[in-house]
Amino acid sequence: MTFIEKLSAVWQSQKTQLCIGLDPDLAKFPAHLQGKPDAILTFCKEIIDATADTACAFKPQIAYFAALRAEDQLEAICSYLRERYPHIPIVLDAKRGDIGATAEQYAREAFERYGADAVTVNPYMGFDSVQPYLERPDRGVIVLCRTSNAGGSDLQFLNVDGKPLYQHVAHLVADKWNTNGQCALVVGATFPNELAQVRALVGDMPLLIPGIGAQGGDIKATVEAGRTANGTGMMINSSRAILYAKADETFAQAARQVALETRDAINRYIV
Ligand SMILES: O=C(O)c1cc(=O)[nH]c(=O)n1[C@@H]1O[C@H](COP(=O)(O)O)[C@@H](O)[C@H]1O
Repeated sequence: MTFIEKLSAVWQSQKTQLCIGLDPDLAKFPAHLQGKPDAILTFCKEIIDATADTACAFKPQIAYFAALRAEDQLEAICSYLRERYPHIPIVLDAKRGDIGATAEQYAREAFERYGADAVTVNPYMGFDSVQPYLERPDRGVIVLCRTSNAGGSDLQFLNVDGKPLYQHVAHLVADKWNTNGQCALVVGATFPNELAQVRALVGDMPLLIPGIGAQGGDIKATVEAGRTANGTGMMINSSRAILYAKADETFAQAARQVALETRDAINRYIV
């Protein structure tokens, strides 16, 4: 099954377009996990088990693991997801971008070492920097388009030939890079107007939409702008608001509660 097939299947079977971000921050862990050698693995497994039926994807952010020399725990988490929840795609959030030869190594890291179904990539270096990921047609390539942060406007809003740069990225990916039908775009929930513009430009292409929860994006505005005609097309990501809903032994149940509420809030605006 390709990434896109897997995503479409889980949208239908679980009736959810919530993507749960795995951004493990030891400083926010409950006291009983502090100082434990495999704290990140234990924390993420409990979150996954508590929320899997609410998620259309899990998105581990690689920096949170690499900064703590915890790549082995990220590998174990990806293996756990593949074994226990093979119907839920793993999106490795790495935002890679480099010359082709180096990108090939990053592609191997994402798809072979971690076994991710999809990876986030930066389009700034152009086609040959993304080609190694595109050469695996069963895997998803999720390209940054209009990011959720304020500083994204510095470049993404630049007017180029009469339209903002992020719209050129949307066109480029939809019309040129997506020959295998494996691409998706990142558009922040914090920019619903731009989200609607991108949706209008790319048809039914899936969109990874971070920025609800801790970054304050509005769920109603996000869903109304981001959904496709058949009411799907979105992986709406929340990380911190779910992971750190509570910092005691009940953290996983608290995460489940927020995940359920977020999934239901998204579904409320799907028509
Ligand atoms: O590619 C991403 O996932 C991403 C793109 C973007 O424009 N903004 C953004 O916040 N992200 C990621 O989405 C997650 C958002 O986390 P929360 O703000 O805690 O929900 C983080 O892992 C970010 O690295």
